[in-house]
Parts: sequence; C-alpha cells; structure tokens
Amino acid sequence: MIVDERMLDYILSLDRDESPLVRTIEQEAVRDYVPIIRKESRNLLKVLLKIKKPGAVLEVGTAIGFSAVLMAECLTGDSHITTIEKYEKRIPIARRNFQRAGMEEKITLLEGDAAEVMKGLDGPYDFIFMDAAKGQYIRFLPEVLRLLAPGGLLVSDNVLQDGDVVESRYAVVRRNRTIHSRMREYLWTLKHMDGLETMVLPIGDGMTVSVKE
Ligand SMILES: C[S@@+](CC[C@H](N)C(=O)[O-])C[C@H]1O[C@@H](n2cnc3c(N)ncnc32)[C@H](O)[C@@H]1O
Ligand SMILES: [Mg+2]
Repeated sequence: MIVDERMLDYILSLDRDESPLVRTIEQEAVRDYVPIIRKESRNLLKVLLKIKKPGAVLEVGTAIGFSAVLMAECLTGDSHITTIEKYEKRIPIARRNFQRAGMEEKITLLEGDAAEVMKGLDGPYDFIFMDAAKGQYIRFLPEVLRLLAPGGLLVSDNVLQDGDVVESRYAVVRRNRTIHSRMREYLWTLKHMDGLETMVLPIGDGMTVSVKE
C-alpha cells in the first residue's frame, strides 16, 4: 500500500515534540530557506542512532547544525560527532547553534570541501550521515567507505530527489522529473559494491541505509 499525504500527516502527528532548541533551529532554518532533514527522515535517523549507539559519527553537510544537534541529542556517553561544511555563511550559525545546545565539546565542525577534509581524517566512524550536495555523493564515496568502520552504517539523505537542474534563476530552480543522474550512479554503486549491503527507503525524498560488512 502506498502512503499518501493524508496518511503521512497522520503518522507525523503521532510524533512527540522535539526539544525546544531543535524546534527553534528548525524554525530559523525554514525562515532562512536553509535545507534541513525532513521530518519523516529524522525518525529513521534517530531510530538507527539509538540502535547502533555509535561512538564516532561523521556528518557530510552541516548547514546550520540542525541535524547535528538532533543526532547529538540521541547519543549517550562519550560519543562524538564530526561534521563538515564548506559554505562560509552557514559555518558561524552552526557554531552558534552548537553553543546554544551546550554541545561544543560533543560536536566538532570542520570547514572546507568534504572531499578534501575527509582525506585528512583517520576514522573509523561507526555512523556516517551523508547530506551534502546531491550530485557529489558519488565523489565522496571512496573516502566515506575508507572512513566507515566494519559493521558501520552509512545513511544517505535525499537519494530519490528530483533530477538534474534544468533551469536556475535566482531562488527558482526547476529540475527534470527523474532521479538525479549522479544519484542513480550513486545508488547503483552502493547496491553493487562488494562488502556493502544497502537498502533504499522511499522515506521523505529517499534515504539509503548501508552496512559495511
Ligand atoms: C542539505 S544541507 C545539510 C542539512 C543538514 N544536514 C541538516 O539536515 O540540518 C547540505 C549542506 O552541505 C553543504 N555542502 C555541499 N557540498 C559540500 C561539500 N563539497 N563540502 C562540504 N559541504 C558541502 C552545503 O553548503 C549545505 O549547507
Ligand atoms: Mg537532506
């Protein structure tokens, strides 16, 4: 059975409220047109984090730190999040949000292009959340897989998002209505890679969960 919009509204209405700070950051992201993880995808992320209980988390694509704070709230003990962002305007806002959350110790923000930054990391990470520029996931994959611990989870967001940009004027972006061509390549690669088991989930605009054997 296909989940239609009314059913999705009902499912989301069952959710408990998120923390006041998470709600505030969400409102600020919406106000400033900052893309953040969709509500229905957040649930999966939270459940996976609570099952996996990762010691080390890596996020590719911080934006203003919404998902990093959300994830940090799911972690216990000494676990730590490293998150990477290259957009200079968003970095100070993310840092401020980590301060507001009292999580400057728990979350480390690394600045720069993720492909370059990851080359300087050793890992291993038990949990990697991929949520940067959709056309670049395939470029990030070799480093991401190097950094992922055996038994580690790779969660990738927005993998079924509408396709390539065919027209872009100011804030109006028109995309063709098939899955992004680089994302098709990414999905195919995940599905056919030895030592990786991947499930594609039609949640939000698509998520994958991969486990490294
Ligand atoms: C969808 S937003 C991240 C949302 C965030 N994870 C959340 O849910 O709150 C994607 C972010 O990735 C950043 N980004 C895109 N390409 C990047 C790259 N090559 N290296 C680092 N950051 C990148 C963008 O600047 C943007 O802020
Ligand atoms: Mg996303």
